Amino acid sequence: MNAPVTDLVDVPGDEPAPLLELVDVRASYGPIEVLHGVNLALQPGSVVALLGPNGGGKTTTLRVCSGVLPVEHGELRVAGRVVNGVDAAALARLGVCTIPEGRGIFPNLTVRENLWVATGTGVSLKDLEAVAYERFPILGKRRGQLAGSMSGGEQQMLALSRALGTDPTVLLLDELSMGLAPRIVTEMYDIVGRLVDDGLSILVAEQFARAVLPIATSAALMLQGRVVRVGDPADIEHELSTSYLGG
Ligand SMILES: Nc1ncnc2c1ncn2[C@@H]1O[C@H](COP(=O)(O)OP(=O)(O)OP(=O)(O)O)[C@@H](O)[C@H]1O
Repeated sequence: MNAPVTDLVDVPGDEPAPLLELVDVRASYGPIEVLHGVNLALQPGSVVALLGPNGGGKTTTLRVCSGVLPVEHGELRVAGRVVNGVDAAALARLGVCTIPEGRGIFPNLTVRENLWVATGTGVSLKDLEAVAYERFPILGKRRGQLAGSMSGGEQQMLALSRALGTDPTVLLLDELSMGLAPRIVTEMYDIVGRLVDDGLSILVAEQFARAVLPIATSAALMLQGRVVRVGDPADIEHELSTSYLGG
């Protein structure tokens, strides 16, 4: 059963709490455990790049953070409160917003209708559209167009707009580069990097480490369901390419 938000537990301590934190988190798909005690923290105003080879558990970690997959052991914390068992919609209301792998947009709905989907979090369509079209004028021009008929970059803009319209404090981003040309990936990460100036903190899972390096504050290397190292993005990328990807 999902825990009501009113039952959340504050974790005592003098230090300011990270905005998002996983403490010794284990999670499974059915009987198979795939996260074996993940520790990770997202500090305010930072961009943490979650790097690692296929199947390491990056997407699963983001799914736990967004409330889609339950924590079986350990703690998921948002701003110092334990949020184990809180569902995805309630986490979104606490400011945790997700753009899943594949962007999560509905290709057979128009741009406007895709934005409408986010009104479930309590924001009006008018406000969602205002924020989206101001940030990405091209979406305003395409408001009546089916999302599936837009370019990959435009679809990613739509996914970002839908997430940002709810005024999140934490953005979870999975494989932004998927299906995009390298130039568009650079442009999109440029946009994402600037979101930190708007007060967002970002956890981004990315297989193409090089794409996210320029905007990352720190990087976490994930292997076989564990975060095995956290540090400077360039160091982690170097370790990843020499030790795990064979050069
Ligand atoms: N829906 C699922 N059901 C069962 N096992 C799954 C499911 N999704 C992922 N897994 C398994 O969980 C492990 C971690 O996968 P995950 O997708 O989190 O890794 P990843 O680091 O994001 O990799 P990729 O970059 O390939 O998406 C893998 O062994 C994968 O096979």
